[in-house]
Amino acid sequence: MASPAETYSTEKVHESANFLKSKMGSVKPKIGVICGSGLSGLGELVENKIIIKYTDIPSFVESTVPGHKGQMLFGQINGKDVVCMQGRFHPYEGYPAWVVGFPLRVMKLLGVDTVLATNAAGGINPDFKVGDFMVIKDHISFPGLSGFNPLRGHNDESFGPRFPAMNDSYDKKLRTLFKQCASELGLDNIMREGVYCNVAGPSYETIAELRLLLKLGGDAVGMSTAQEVVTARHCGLKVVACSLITNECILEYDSNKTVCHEEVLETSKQRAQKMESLVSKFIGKL
Ligand SMILES: O=P(O)(O)O[C@@H]1C[C@H](O)[C@@H](CO)O1
Ligand SMILES: Nc1nc2[nH]cnc2c(=O)[nH]1
Repeated sequence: MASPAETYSTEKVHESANFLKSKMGSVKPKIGVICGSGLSGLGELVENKIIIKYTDIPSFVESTVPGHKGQMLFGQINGKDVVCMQGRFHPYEGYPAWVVGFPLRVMKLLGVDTVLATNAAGGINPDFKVGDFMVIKDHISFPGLSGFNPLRGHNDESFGPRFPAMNDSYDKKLRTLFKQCASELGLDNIMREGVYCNVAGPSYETIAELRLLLKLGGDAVGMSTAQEVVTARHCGLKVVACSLITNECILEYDSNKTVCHEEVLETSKQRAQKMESLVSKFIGKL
């Protein structure tokens, strides 16, 4: 098993990238895909797959969450060379923020210029329904605001500046293209756009916390993506991200409903095919 490096080092990110370059054959990925909880099926879209387990990649850590396979795929989706992370790292697994963002720098070194991140999220916006897709317009990262930022510590200038802007994190043209693809597939009725609240997890939210997120302008809540996006934007990657609303957030004290990871995985399973069609169409148009 690869063990997490103590601190970020430029040598380690180059070592990981060089290892992957030696394995990826003639694939020249410009597109990186990250599969969210229960969305590993997106990896099934990859043709002529080369599969590399995270545990075999230098400086990569283990993916410990059910629904995250823990392997990197190289191949083609809809005719385009891609690298696909079948599973991601989350801060609640005990990993420092820079470890969570590390694969994005590796992708940059592999030649990726656009990242498509997916995730499973709870719907805070009362108009959202379980099974909706939400293209992410912006995020509020509570871990990031409180110091758990993947760029904390030594700044590696070879990737980006000390103080990168984040106001344009979720690329407007790519969001438009993503929504257009959804329209072409007849998915307008389930396609939303909104603000993703990133929390640390692993416990789900209390009612008071969810009411706070709603007041702050959040539409969905989850435990990932923001650290990846900040790392990606720092090194100049374009980002598009989509949440699958896997569960309703409980905002009322008299509700007898609750949330669990099994429900999250079940909704992902039910929507997998639609998400796969959408991702495939979108990648074909990049
Ligand atoms: O990796 P994502 O953000 O898709 O996974 C979400 C957040 C937690 O890991 C898990 C909670 O059910 O699903
Ligand atoms: N924090 C959080 N993460 C999720 N991932 C999927 N659903 C949820 C949720 O309701 N809350």
